[in-house]
This record gives sequence, C-alpha cells and structure tokens, in this order.
Amino acid sequence: MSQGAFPATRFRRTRSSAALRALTRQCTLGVDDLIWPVFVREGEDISEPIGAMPGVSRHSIDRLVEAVREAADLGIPAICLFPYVDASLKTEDCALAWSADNLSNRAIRAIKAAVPQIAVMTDVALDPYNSLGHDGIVRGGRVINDETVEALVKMALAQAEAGADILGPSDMMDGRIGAMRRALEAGGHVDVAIMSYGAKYASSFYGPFRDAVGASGALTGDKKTYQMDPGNSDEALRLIARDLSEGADMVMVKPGLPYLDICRRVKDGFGVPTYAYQVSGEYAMIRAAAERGWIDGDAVMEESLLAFKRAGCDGILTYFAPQIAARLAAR
Ligand SMILES: NCc1[nH]cc(CCC(=O)O)c1CC(=O)O
Repeated sequence: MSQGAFPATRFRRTRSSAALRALTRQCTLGVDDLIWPVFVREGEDISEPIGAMPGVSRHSIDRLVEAVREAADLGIPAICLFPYVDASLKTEDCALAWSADNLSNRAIRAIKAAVPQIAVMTDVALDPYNSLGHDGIVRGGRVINDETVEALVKMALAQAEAGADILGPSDMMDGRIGAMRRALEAGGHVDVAIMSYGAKYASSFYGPFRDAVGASGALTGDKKTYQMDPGNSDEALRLIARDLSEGADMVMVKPGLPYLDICRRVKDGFGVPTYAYQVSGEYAMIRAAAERGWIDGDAVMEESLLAFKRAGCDGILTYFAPQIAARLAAR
C-alpha cells in the first residue's frame, strides 16, 4: 500500500460530504444481515416482558406469529427460536427436547404455516429441557458427550420435521455436527442447513438470556467443560474447521462484540458464511446505558451492528433486529 505524502494525500477529502462518505464507505448494514432471536412460551394472547432485556418479551405462539409477520414485513430474513419451558416439565433425561409436539416444534409449525417466507432457525441444546440446566445430559456431575449427541440428533430431527430451515447447535459437544448431518441426510432433510455455533465461549454475557428462558435457577456450576475458554483464539479456528468438515453450512461466533477478532480470523481463514451473535448481555448493556441517557441508544445500536460487518460477518443475530430494520427502512 503506497500513500502520497501530505498534501498529495488529504484523508479529509473523501470525508468532506455525505456523498463522498457514502461512495467511499466499505461496509454497510442492511436488513438482509439480520436474524432475530425470539422467545416463545405457553398460553394464549400473552406477551411477557423480560426484566433484564427491555423491549424483549416472551410471547405465546399466537402473539409470536404476529411478531414474526411484522418482522417479515420489515424484510428480516430469519428468526431464531428459543422456548421458555416450565420448570415442572424439565427432566434429567431431557426427553421433551425431541417430542414432536413440544412448545418449540409447535411454534415452528405455526410460524411456517402463517409466514412461510421467513427462515426459522432453532437452537439445538438441551438446556431448556434439563432440570440440571446444562446443555447436555449430566451423570455423576459430568456432562456426558456421546450420549448427549444421540439426544441432540433426535432433537434436530424433530425440529427438521416441524419445518425448521436452519438448525443451530449451540451445545458445544464434540461430534454433533457430523451426527446431525448424517441423520438429516438419512431422513430426507437434505435442504436443512446447519449453522454451527462453532466458536461459542463460556461467557458471562449470557446472563439475561438464561433468565429469559428460565435456565438460571436450574443451572448448577458453569459450562466451562464444553464452552470455550475466553482466552483462546486458535481453538476457535480448529473447531470451525472441524464443524465445516462434518457438514456445517454456516458458522457462528458468540458472543459478538467482545469477540470481533475471532469473527475476522474465521472469515479470513475459511471464507464461509460467518455470523455473530450479539448476545443478551451486550443488548442489555446498550439498552441500560441508553435508558440512563448516557449514550444515544439508536446510534450505538447501529454502530455496534456495523462493526460486525466490518469484522467480516455476513449477518448478525441481534435482539435489535426489528428496531434496526425499522430505522434502516425509514432512511
Ligand atoms: N444453549 C444455550 C444458549 N443458546 C443461546 C444462548 C445465549 C444467548 C444470549 O445470551 O443472548 C445460550 C446460553 C448459554 O449457553 O448458557
């Protein structure tokens, strides 16, 4: 890269008007970049606000379908579904996770029937159904990998049968992508995509989410034996390489903003469809500071989302999806 000396080069020239700034802008954010995570609960005509996530609610299926319709009308291409399961239904074997008629699978069917054009992504992990709060089956205080993978495969197939377009394994067990891909192929679900949560860190930014899905009460200990250590970077690339070789179509880095370096390494290293999850704690921080008047919430929202594009991401899972979509549409 060669750069003339001043005054041959004045960087302020290309910043001198909105038109020049627009022409020289490298990265932009668009509605096509958005995946909206949503929470579903039992009941009818219920939208229940989530304490630590202002502006986010758990909806009964009927209300959720309406919210998803509005998202589709804004042009949002995909949602990601998370169930809030009543504590009385959680068990140590997590069997509800692969029941064809569980809350999540009923919600998938209802959404695909009413708003077929929006892609429905799921979460494949046992935590909403586990009385012990972990993403896998626990025996003797340990999360058992291979038995969990068998359960996750059943769960993934039930979601595919309900009509899910993208499966999002967020459990971080070893070998689950290959096992799911084989089962999907054998079951005739050849077009169901897998977005692997390839690089998912054992993060403290998930706190508000665990409250939103009612998992905080149940969880004993932490998830450090399966989610990644925040000090690691090379391991993320090895995990992504492994998941791609097993049949992942898209990969995700999670959390988002504190891990932009990982997004960039993944995009540069593999050149595959790469996504980041701007998680609940990131959302809560922006909302909380905005509510106090300490930052301009809308401007920080947009800047934070653009950062993912600059870091190489093709899209972002964000609770801000409807808000940013409406803001972009109003331009
Ligand atoms: N399978 C669990 C799961 N799927 C998505 C999130 C976090 C999302 C967020 O914080 O917004 C988590 C929490 C966890 O791993 O404990």
